[in-house]
Formats: sequence, structure tokens, C-alpha cells
Amino acid sequence: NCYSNYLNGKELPAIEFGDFQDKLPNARSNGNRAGGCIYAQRMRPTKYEIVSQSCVVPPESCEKSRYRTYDGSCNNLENPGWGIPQQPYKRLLPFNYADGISKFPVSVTGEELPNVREISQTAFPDKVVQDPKWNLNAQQWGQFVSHDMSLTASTDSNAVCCDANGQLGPDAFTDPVCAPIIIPSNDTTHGPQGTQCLNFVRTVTTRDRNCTSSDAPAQPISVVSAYMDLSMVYGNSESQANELRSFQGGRLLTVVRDGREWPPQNPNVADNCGRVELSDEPCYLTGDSRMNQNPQLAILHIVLLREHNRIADSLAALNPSWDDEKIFQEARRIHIAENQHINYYEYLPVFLGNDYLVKHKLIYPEAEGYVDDYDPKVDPAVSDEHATAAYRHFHTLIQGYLHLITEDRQLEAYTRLSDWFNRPIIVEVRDFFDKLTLGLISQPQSLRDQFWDSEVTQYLFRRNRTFGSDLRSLDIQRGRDHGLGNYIDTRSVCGLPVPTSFQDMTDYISQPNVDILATIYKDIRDVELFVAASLEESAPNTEVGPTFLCLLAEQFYRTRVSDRYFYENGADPEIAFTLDQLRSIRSGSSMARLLCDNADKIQFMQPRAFELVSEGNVPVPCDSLPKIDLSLWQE
Ligand code: HEM
Repeated sequence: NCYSNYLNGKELPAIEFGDFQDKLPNARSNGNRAGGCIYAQRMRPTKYEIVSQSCVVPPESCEKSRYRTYDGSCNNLENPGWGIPQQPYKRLLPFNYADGISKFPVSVTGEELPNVREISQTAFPDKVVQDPKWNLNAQQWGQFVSHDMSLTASTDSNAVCCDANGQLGPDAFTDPVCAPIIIPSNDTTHGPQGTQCLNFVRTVTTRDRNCTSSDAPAQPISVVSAYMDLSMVYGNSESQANELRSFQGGRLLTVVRDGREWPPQNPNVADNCGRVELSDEPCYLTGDSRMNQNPQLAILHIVLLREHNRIADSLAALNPSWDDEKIFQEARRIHIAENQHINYYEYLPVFLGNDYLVKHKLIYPEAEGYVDDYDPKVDPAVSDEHATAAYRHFHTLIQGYLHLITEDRQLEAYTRLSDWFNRPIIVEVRDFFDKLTLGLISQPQSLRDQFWDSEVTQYLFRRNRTFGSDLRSLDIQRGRDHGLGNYIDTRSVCGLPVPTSFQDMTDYISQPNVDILATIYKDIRDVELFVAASLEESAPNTEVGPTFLCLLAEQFYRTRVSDRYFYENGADPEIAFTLDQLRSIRSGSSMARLLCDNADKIQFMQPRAFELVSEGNVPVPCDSLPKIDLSLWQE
């Protein structure tokens, strides 16, 4: 077994779900799995086991509760700390640090890996290609889902790695938190500006917190709950949730402006919106610190905030005897169920394909009763390969110009994304909330391809400067920061054919793109996961290549079966919805209804709201869309 070489006889943690090890359709008939063995010689001897180590002390014991905790503790009664914030990402592959501890990976030649900005510019050029089928909402909802599940821990160090003018700071090469991205002198955007670097600060690890022994690899930490529990709405701790609650009628706090409800103002505008000079503008407070990052994300946050309050108001009217706490927790519980249903049955099929999800037991479209697939042995932790490579691949879907669309679906205006990073005020202007929402469902997302939009590759977070950062470069650099395993080893762990030469990679990657990889990297063992897997052609009926399909499905499978509170689970009557309630959640939860119910005045919506309008998906009156029957919660 090739795997055994990796860890001195210890098997790699196998990817274990459903009948996953089935081969994916392979363009080359004679996929060569044995090739994996040649990489063994490269692995340095390792003394460690890949286990999650953490300084976080989980509760010693748990009380069974009808409701989830905010931090996810006690979801797993045997392992109360599973899935809670401030824990390391799960690793599917061994760490690939150059020194086995924390240094950026290097080439097998011993040299540095190629410059990430150069890779970004060469392999993933700026170009806008429209998706013929899926709308911008499919892109945007994905970011929202990703924020529910992970967030890299950021340092509170004041080190200046690369300053606001793109010049190397005093700490650039001396402070271990710094890993600035160096701009090649021939860079067409930044070269003429004299920009030296893009800022990059390393993720905080278990090692930084003295939670790992000195010779063990540093494990990057995620600071939010891993469960799909709407932590970006409700926060990741009881104290955070308390700041967001109004404690009246089970509602979340809102402020009313212009007759509409908005999230409360963030007390820390400098950190969350970075615009002290514009501190009179809205900078919102929700369960997730990233909510102000872009207008479309802010819209989804506001939609879900309003959805909680809509459910709470209905429950309060139906059950006058319920107190604030009961209404709040029941509304939260229904809201999370609705969200899980949309994610698994409407959103994930767009990218991972319905058949694939059914086959690998991520969804059960035929189920009429409960689906009791909860498995207490499964760890909910988000894998680093998922969060730092696979799921970030959908950054390719981002559109740089946001459409404002009227109710009769005419393009009224468009606006530049980089004008509105961390400046959500645009959603409150006139009737822009509805017009941006209609833009989400009417504008195509950018095609899943190797091309990216320059608004995030040349202008990211530019504020009032001409140019900004590059998300593509950040993604590649973050993979190195976390010591992710390389592309071929990841294919091996996924049970996919393992290439032994660049030419072998043509099974999933087009010849011209393999040629690009061969010019970038000196050796196939240097080829990075994010880079090569992003260049794979889509697996049949999916919007993603085979390697990322494996990593995404592995994650979303675990996210589902590790969650004792998953809405389809009926094993514990204290937690389960009644069958009538479950059926109503299944038939009445939809992206379309969610937007209809919580936008300002939108009256018409296409039923499949991740899909562009087409002959089979025409806008219908909002009232005609199925909805959850909340009277089933009347006591
Ligand atoms: C306008 C849209 C978006 C912007 C501006 C954006 C920006 C960013 C930025 C700046 C980071 C951190 C980069 C770093 O320093 O490592 C990040 C991380 C990430 N993004 Fe996006 N993103 C967007 C959309 C998306 C979408 C559509 C998805 C997935 C469907 C996604 C998934 C992720 C994931 C999984 C991470 C890592 C989360 C973590 O564990 O910390 N993003 N994004």
C-alpha cells in the first residue's frame, strides 16, 4: 500500500464515506494508481500522528438539549468539543511544511516554489465569461455557506509586512507572521506602479498558541463553529448571540431606517469596515465578521436576519404563551433546518450534481420520512483541503460588476464591486436592496473556468487606491501557509488515478493547461493542489473537476452526518421535527421563497432561484411559491 510510506507505517486517514472510492469517470482509460508510490521517497520522516490538537477546553460533560449550543459544543455527546471554534482544521493529507513544522513548502529541488503572483497571472488570466445557466446568487450563496463553516484565525500582531502603498514593511522578513507576496518587476498591473508586495499575514496556528509540541507541525486554526448552524447569523458563542438578540418576541436586533429593518451598527467600524473616515455610514453587526465585505453578501445576511424575525413573529402570534427564549430558539431551529434544506437539496446539486449527491448519500430526494444517518464517530471539523483549496475555487465565479435590475427584469444600472468592499451603504440607497437582489438572480455568475475577474485579482480591497490585492494569489499563498499537500498526493488520497508525469495530468486537465503547469513547476511533485485542481475540466453533470469534487463531497458528507441536530434526523424525539413539520420544511423551503419573503417589495421570482430565468424557470408571483406552514408549530 503506497499510503503507508507517508507516515512511517501509519495509514493516511482514509476518506471514508459511502462508496466514495468508486472511480470518477476518467478520460484516460488506464488510470495509473500505482504511481502514488514514487512520491514516498519525498516524504520526510514524520513523528506525529495527524490528530486534532487544541488548547480549547471543551465542556467536561453535556446536558442533552433540544437546541444547539451556539458554539457547537455538545452536539457530539461523546466528544463535546468537536466542531467548536478555535480548533484546527481537519487534515486529509499530511502537512507539507519545508521543515516539517511551519515553513512554507519548497520545491523538490530545494528551491522556493514559483512566485504566486506569477502563477496567478499565468494560469488564471483575467477574463469575464458568463455562465449560461447559473446566476450570481449561486456564487454568492456559496460564500455565505463557506462563512458558516470556517474562518482562519488572524493574528493580533501589529507587524507591518507590506504597507498600504504596496511597499515592504519593516517586519516583512523578520516577523514570522509575515509572508508578503512579492510582485515580479514585470507585473503588468503593479510593476508600473512600483508596487513591491501584496500584504499577507500568516494564519494563527496551534503552535503560535503553544498548543502543539515543538517538533510537531503547526496546525492552522479556524475560529468559527464547523457545523452548518447559521453561525454567521447567530454568532459562535452565547455572549456573541446575546449581543445580536433583542430579547423581545424572540427577535434578533434590528434598526429601522426608511421603514425597513437592517442589522445594528457594528461598534468596531475600524476593524470591520476599515473606514474610520466614513464612520457615519452603516457597518453592520451580525454573527460573522466578514458580513460587510461585499454588497451581495450583505444582502444575504439581511435576508436571513429578516427571515429569523419573520419566523419569530409568526411563532409569537401562534403561541402567545411562549416567552422570548422559547420563540427565539424555535425560530432559530426552523431557520437552520430551512437553510440546511436549501443547501443540500437546492444549492449543492448545482455544483456537485444531483446524481453524485444521491450516490454518495449526501441527499435523499425520495425520502418521505426521517433520514437517520447521524454518525457520532464522524468529526464535523472542516478540512483544510476543503476550506483552503476546494471551496475557494468558486472565487472564479465572482463577477466584478453588479447589476441593478428592475422588477420587470430590465438592467437599470451596474456598479463596480471594488467600489463597495467593506462599504455596505449601497444596499440601503433608494430601492437598491431589491434591485441588487434581483441582480443576484438575473445576472449570470461568471463561468467556472480558469478565468477570474480583475475586480478581485487587481482591485481587491483597494479602497480609494487605484489598485488592490489579488485573491488568486492570496489563495495560493494561503495553501502554502497551511502546508497543504500537493496535487498528486491529494488525488491519491481521493482514490483517483495518480499522475506520474505532466502528460498523465491530461486525464483531467486540458493539454494547453498541462503545458502551462509544466512551464510553472519544475517537477510534478511541486504542483500545488489549488492550482492544478482549479484547471481540471468538470466531472460529468457537475460544476467542478474530479479532485475538488472529492474534497467538497467529503466535507459536505461529514458536515451532514456529524450533526446530531441535522434537520432530517429523527432518531431523538426531543430534537426531531414531527414528520408533518419535516415534510413542510422539505416542500416549503426554497431560495426563491426566502428572497421573496425578505426583500423589500419584490413580487415575482423564478422558482429555481440559483438558475437564470428560462422557458422552464419563469418568474411567478411570490405568493404562489410553496412556503413552510408555521401553523404546524402551534402548541
Ligand atoms: C465577492 C465575493 C468574494 C470575495 C470578495 C471573497 C474574498 C475572500 C477573501 C479575501 C478570503 C481570505 C483570503 C486569504 O487571505 O486567505 C476568502 C476566503 C475564502 N473564501 Fe471567498 N470571497 C468571495 C466569494 C467566495 C465564494 C463564492 C466562495 C465559495 C463558494 C468562497 C469561499 C471562500 C472560502 C472557503 C474561504 C476560506 C475560509 C476560511 O476558512 O477562512 N468565497 N474569500
